[in-house]
Amino acid sequence: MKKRVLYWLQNDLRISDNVILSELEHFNGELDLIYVIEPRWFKQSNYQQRPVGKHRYRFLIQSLQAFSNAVEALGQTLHVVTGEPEVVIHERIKKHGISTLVCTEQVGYYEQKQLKKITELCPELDIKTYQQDTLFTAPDLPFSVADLPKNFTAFRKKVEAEPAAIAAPRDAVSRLPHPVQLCPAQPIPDAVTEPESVSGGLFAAQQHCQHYFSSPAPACYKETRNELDGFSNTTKFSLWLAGGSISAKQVYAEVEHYEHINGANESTYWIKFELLWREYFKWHAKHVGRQLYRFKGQKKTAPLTTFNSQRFASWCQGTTPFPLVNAIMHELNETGYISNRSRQIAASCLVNELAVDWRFGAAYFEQQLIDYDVAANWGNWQYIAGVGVDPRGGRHFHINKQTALYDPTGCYIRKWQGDKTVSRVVDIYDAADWPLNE
Ligand SMILES: Cc1cc2nc3c(=O)[nH]c(=O)nc-3n(C[C@H](O)[C@H](O)[C@H](O)COP(=O)(O)OP(=O)(O)OC[C@H]3O[C@@H](n4cnc5c(N)ncnc54)[C@H](O)[C@@H]3O)c2cc1C
Repeated sequence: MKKRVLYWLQNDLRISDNVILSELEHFNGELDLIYVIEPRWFKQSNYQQRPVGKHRYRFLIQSLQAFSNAVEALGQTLHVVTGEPEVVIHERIKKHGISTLVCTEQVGYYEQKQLKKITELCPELDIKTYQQDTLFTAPDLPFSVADLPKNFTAFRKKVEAEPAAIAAPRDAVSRLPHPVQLCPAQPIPDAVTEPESVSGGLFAAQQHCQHYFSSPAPACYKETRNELDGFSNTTKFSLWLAGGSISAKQVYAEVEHYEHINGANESTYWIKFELLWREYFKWHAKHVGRQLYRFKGQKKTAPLTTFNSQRFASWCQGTTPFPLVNAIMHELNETGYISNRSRQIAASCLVNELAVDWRFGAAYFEQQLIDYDVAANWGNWQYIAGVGVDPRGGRHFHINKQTALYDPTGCYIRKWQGDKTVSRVVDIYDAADWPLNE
């Protein structure tokens, strides 16, 4: 029997710059490509939310369909199966004599735990993981992950001072090994299409990339990046980076290509700067493990916030006393995307004005965001809540000031009807119920 390899796809749904597919391109055995949809994604978590909401699910299904079409053209089949990954993979391995499992290395604590369980269940299995969701691999970094700098600026300065070459993105694979002839692929569920929304998948990602870098937008990114609204004010790559329809290395290389053709400026540098933020949060998540979800994060004391169902519900629904925050939450609920500035304002409001435990906000973003990324989401929430990697110990975005700066004419608030749902009451000073430790 030919050697059989199972590739467990996760946030790497692309055929170009996919190190695993490139390594398998000339493999002489058989290949089983699987993606696992987990039932727990649609059940309530500890924070009253579902890990995957409707916007991300739509985008994911589109990404799976696009990947499936791409590999089908190379004679392969993507199997999308439902279940607990460790159970599904264990069964498949046993039943079909698979000797090797390959997957992209995950930085999240619980995602790593799933792989550990597979290792325990299948001691004979050869497991290979690849770091391909980051710009660098661990050996490229000028320090060990255990010695990761404590804040972003120190990290950036170190990687910029001793620049490790970012590996050039790999070309799209042009062939793949034969599929393991196990069973026909289950059809991928249909995606609910929404007329005005962006589409998921590797083709849409490539199209967006071509469109963005053939426009003048990258040359003025730094001036526009803090706007609340407007598609080309920021790159929007997070939408496709999260599921891996495009890689960070590909985006980085596109910025450098743009600089080569059009000249570099502060704005083009700033896109790379933001990609370094993403990078930092990835390594940070790997470094801190479970602490990424801890109420007090990396700090010794817990914040003076708690859970209050009424305040939390008003934040989620966009019925707080703050029109700007309401508008932001309406946009999030309707589209699955809000700008970085909007995320900062909404997160700061939950923590500082409404005094609610930041983890409930992080879980709500996890459910609602199309571009949810474990490292960026929980890392940024900890940062704002003052329990993460912010050297200043938390951020308070004053809502009136933010409104005056970013929505001086009230256009954004009107567009998302933030002024129509204002509640007059917020009982923030209920000292009896705080603080609550972990
Ligand atoms: C509370 C909060 C939660 C967040 N949750 C997520 C999340 O779940 N997933 C996610 O990808 N980003 C998250 N971010 C970071 C940031 O808001 C988004 O990456 C950005 O808004 C995506 O839009 P863009 O691609 O147009 O970004 P651009 O401004 O065009 O930036 C380019 C790329 O740089 C990276 N980037 C930019 N800012 C950050 C940042 N602060 N942290 C990490 N990476 C960054 C992203 O990959 C982004 O695609 C969060 C920020 C906050 C404050």
